Amino acid sequence: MNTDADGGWSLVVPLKPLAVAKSRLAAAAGARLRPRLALAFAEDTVGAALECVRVREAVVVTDDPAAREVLAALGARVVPDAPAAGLNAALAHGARAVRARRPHARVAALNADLPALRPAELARVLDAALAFPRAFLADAAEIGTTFLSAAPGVELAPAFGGASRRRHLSSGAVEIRLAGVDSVRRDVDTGEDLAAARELGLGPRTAARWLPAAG
Ligand SMILES: Nc1nc2c(ncn2[C@@H]2O[C@H](COP(=O)(O)OP(=O)(O)OP(=O)(O)O)[C@@H](O)[C@H]2O)c(=O)[nH]1
Ligand SMILES: C=C(OP(=O)(O)O)C(=O)O
Repeated sequence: MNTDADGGWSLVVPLKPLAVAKSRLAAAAGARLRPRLALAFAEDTVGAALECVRVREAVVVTDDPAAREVLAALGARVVPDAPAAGLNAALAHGARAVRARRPHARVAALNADLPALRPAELARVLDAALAFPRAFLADAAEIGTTFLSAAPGVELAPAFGGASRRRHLSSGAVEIRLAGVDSVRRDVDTGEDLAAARELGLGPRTAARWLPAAG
């Protein structure tokens, strides 16, 4: 029996060092708040992911010492960004770290900037992904990607960054088209994105840092 795959999904969550993360938020958040918000986004993303009934583990790939401590306390397994060669290398490294322990795991990459993430919506996306060797979810702007999955025995082959929706489509991954999963698609890069996430309902750590500031 394939117990690795039957036990639920292993998520790989990449996170840049906080001092350089979410640079496009600087205008809206200011220099002091920006790294704190980047961590709050990651905490809310990982916290909601670990509450999702379909998720067995979250492996965070980061070299940030503060994020490592906080996210490990939430229950994530944190591995260093050993390749230090950008987002896709970090994701491939995380997927290898999962399968070194669980060779038949279902693996999915999930961005760390989804502060409105709802566990039940993530469960619907994961259930939809079960039907395909590789599947992905476009971001709210329909240009990028927030989620990419690989079935047991299939390489993740991540191609994130910028206009990654088109890249993931041409790589053969199947696009998941589902209504009512806005929280999984709502990545936050800018102040406008943060306002849109606030409309959906921010997670508790982001709300604690942003709502007082936003009034
Ligand atoms: N481990 C790791 N994570 C990364 C790297 N580059 C981006 N990420 C993460 O990948 C996800 C998507 O990246 P972006 O939305 O571009 O986030 P960002 O790079 O912090 O934002 P900008 O500085 O505004 O480009 C976020 O969770 C980032 O923290 C990297 O080189 N290593
Ligand atoms: C990482 C991505 O995009 P962005 O840098 O725009 O968040 C992506 O959508 O693949």
